[in-house]
Amino acid sequence: MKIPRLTDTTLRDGDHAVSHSYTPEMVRTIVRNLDEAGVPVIEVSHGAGLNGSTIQQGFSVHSEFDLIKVAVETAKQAKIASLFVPGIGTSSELRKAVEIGIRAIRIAVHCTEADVTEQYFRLAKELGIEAVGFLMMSHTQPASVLVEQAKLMESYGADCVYVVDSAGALVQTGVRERVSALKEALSIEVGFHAHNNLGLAIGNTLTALEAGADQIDGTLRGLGAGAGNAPTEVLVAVLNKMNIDTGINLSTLMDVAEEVVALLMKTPIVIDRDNLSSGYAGVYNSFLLHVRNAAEKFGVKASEIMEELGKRHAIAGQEDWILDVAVELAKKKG
Ligand SMILES: CC[C@H](O)CC(=O)C(=O)O
Ligand SMILES: [Mn+2]
Repeated sequence: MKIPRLTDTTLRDGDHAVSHSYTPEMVRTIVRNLDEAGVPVIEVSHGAGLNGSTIQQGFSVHSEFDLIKVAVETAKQAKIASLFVPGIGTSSELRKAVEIGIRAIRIAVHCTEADVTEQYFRLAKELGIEAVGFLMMSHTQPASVLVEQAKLMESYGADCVYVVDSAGALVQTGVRERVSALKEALSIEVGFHAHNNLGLAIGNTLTALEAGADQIDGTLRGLGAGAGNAPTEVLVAVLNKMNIDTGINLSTLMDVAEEVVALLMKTPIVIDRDNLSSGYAGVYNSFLLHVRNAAEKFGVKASEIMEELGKRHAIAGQEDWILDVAVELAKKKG
């Protein structure tokens, strides 16, 4: 197995889990530790990517550009990256983030919508930064569709394309099929981003590596949307046990996970009924908070809303369906 490149996204995917409340001080501490530990890439932005601070996605307490600036100033070796979702972010935020000093952008779209990414890959390349494609909700499409979409991204200039298990819905066979198909079809790198709804974030990441993945993601303590991500410190510990030397200092990671990130969590990230039903139904993880609010408001179970959203194949951007479903379920109950 090759040595993968690890991107820590505590300060991006984890942003969903702290209700977008990161402060410059928290960013400084987390980046300093990740950087000292030797993590090569650190992603920083609103959980929904650049310009995600909106009524629909949730307002950030601090400007993400201020947070990115702190990250860039703090990191000595790590590359600072941001996430970009076309339609939420625009070229002007991408340009601004590059001016501040990000050196990689991860361009995320629903896994059948790669054609909307062309102008952003081209812009990233024109601005001289690394550009990574993120095929979100990859469990919803077979490997053949993901290959077509990934090839489009490759043709636009992507340096890597990720299979993104946004709902934590994939089991190991699904990961293997998708990652190996992309590896076979592309000349660029392939990545895998896990969520833990079925308890498989670490296992699926290892399967992705066996299938040839070049890049993987983690978050400290698994802090991320829904049931969270593969915990960075656990990933490094497991890779060490497998004699895959990432060169990352485990002890520093364990300390920052325990002494800093664990304290930011309002409640520990666990696979509870809501998270499990979200993964089981294949519902996008960042729906969780909205689903819980709607469940409380209309007196129905969050897991029932998840089940119905899964049946309707809801994807990111269709958050308004949550209320419709909650109202319908409440009416049925009488
Ligand atoms: C809105 C972007 C999204 O949270 C990206 C991601 O991490 C995922 O789909 O899992
Ligand atoms: Mn994610």
